[in-house]
Amino acid sequence: MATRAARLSAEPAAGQAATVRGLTRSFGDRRVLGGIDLDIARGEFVALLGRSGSGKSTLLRVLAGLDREARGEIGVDAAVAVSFQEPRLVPWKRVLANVALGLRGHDPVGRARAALAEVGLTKHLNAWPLTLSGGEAQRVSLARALVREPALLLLDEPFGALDALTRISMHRLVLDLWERHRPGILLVTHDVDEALLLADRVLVLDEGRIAHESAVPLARPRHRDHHDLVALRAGLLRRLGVDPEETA
Ligand SMILES: Nc1ncnc2c1ncn2[C@@H]1O[C@H](COP(=O)(O)OP(=O)(O)OP(=O)(O)O)[C@@H](O)[C@H]1O
Repeated sequence: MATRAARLSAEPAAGQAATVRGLTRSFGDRRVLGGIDLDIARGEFVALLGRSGSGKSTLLRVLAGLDREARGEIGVDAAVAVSFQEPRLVPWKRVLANVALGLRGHDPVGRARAALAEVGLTKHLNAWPLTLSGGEAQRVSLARALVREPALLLLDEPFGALDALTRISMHRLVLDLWERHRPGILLVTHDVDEALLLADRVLVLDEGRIAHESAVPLARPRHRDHHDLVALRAGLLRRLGVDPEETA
């Protein structure tokens, strides 16, 4: 099959934040992504699960435009923002300056301040990044992504390093921000429950392909012991090669 060069600047299909067809990515002889087809609609929340090394971060980096070596048809809205597991703040700039960094257009500092208020960090505008807790730093990272008003927000394990209680409050915050701004979201996570509590659709990446997809047609906020979620969880865990009984 002929593969076309990536067209990262291509527009996604109408109504979509991202449209990907036949995306492949190899490192040397090793093909990590072997023909990904993926649509993320505007305003849709999609979670991506997969075993360690299955290529989740690679896919996310391609969508973010950070990896230009992939092949296939890749249409991503120009307004794309990313937040990683480690917040990647500039240590010698205060919180407000971190969020305003590189912003163009009208009143960057005012917009940065408003984004920080949305994530509940008004008190920390002048703090240095290294003085923040993990959860606070992750909120700054989210504010920095949001202030760009992305049509597509890419989240790479953003809560993976946080303690359980902070993670729960971050879930609430992300849902709140998503409902207010309605970007398309692709959330990479190892946590099946996180995927089921947040996403409209959960994808499983395996052997370089989207091997499975579960729709989660439940209103939010969701409860992890809801019987539909229990059944979906068991199915997803099996897809990931885990015995659901072991994690009960
Ligand atoms: N720059 C690179 N050079 C060579 N190999 C790479 C590179 N980036 C990723 N890989 C390989 O591609 C595979 C997929 O990596 P990736 O980080 O996308 O997996 P992942 O699903 O995000 O894993 P994890 O859940 O552990 O974060 C891994 O085997 C990794 O070693």
